[in-house]
Amino acid sequence: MQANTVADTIMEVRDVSVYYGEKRAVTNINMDIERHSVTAFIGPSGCGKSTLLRSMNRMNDLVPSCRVTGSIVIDGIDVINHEQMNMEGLRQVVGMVFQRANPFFKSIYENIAFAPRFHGIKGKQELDELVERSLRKAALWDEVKDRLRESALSLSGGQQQRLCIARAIAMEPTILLLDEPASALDPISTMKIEELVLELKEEYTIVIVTHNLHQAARISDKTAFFLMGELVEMNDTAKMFTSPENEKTEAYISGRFG
Ligand SMILES: Nc1ncnc2c1ncn2[C@@H]1O[C@H](COP(=O)(O)OP(=O)(O)OP(=O)(O)O)[C@@H](O)[C@H]1O
Repeated sequence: MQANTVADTIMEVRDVSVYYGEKRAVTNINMDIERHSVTAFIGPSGCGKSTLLRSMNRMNDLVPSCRVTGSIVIDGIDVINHEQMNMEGLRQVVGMVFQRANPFFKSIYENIAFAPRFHGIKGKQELDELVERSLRKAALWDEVKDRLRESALSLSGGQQQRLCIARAIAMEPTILLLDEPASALDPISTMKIEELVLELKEEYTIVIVTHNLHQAARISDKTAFFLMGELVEMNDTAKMFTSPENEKTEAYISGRFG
């Protein structure tokens, strides 16, 4: 049994604290993320969910005052303390999609093909196949297959967000970090993103920040509840939303604060 548990853990977060200058935003987090699972981060605004998420592919490095201590081991590599971390490679393996869809000012096709071409995939047929495969996986192909040369900005907000997911998928990541990907979307687009997340976990490991507790309950296997930079409880989602172990979790999910 023990061997199985170890094999199924894709990411080990150990004693992770994150500082912005002198201020500590995330305190001493420990958690394991299971392969092919969806883990939801919940908690009130400012409790450090996005900060921890961004540590997982070192996006925090872009903030000069930010410092991360502890370790995050992904498939055996400590991405925080690795001396010569290839950031591009890391962000390829650990893809990220943000709250606001941010497609390139390019065609739908180019949004997907641009980075793979830059990384050496030059053949038209190979790129065409990659674009189709990525758009299919992001459940967008049928909606855009006849307009691939149109601007990505001509898509709706929900379609743009699925395009951003397709763009991340095209890099063949193993982990997808989703930072409130549906918070700016209407209910139908939100539902499509949720359905997509459930499909994608067959192939990828997903960590999602969400303010929507119903969404966390619908789509995640594990839920982590944060409060003021600390991880209060991480548990199976079904247990978390029916009989949480910590009274603060119970208060939060029953709407008594936050
Ligand atoms: N670039 C930054 N510079 C300085 N402080 C920051 C920066 N980004 C976040 N913080 C601070 O770190 C703390 C955690 O913020 P973070 O965005 O991680 O929380 P969150 O739980 O994701 O919030 P929300 O749900 O509102 O997105 C907050 O106090 C925030 O003000």
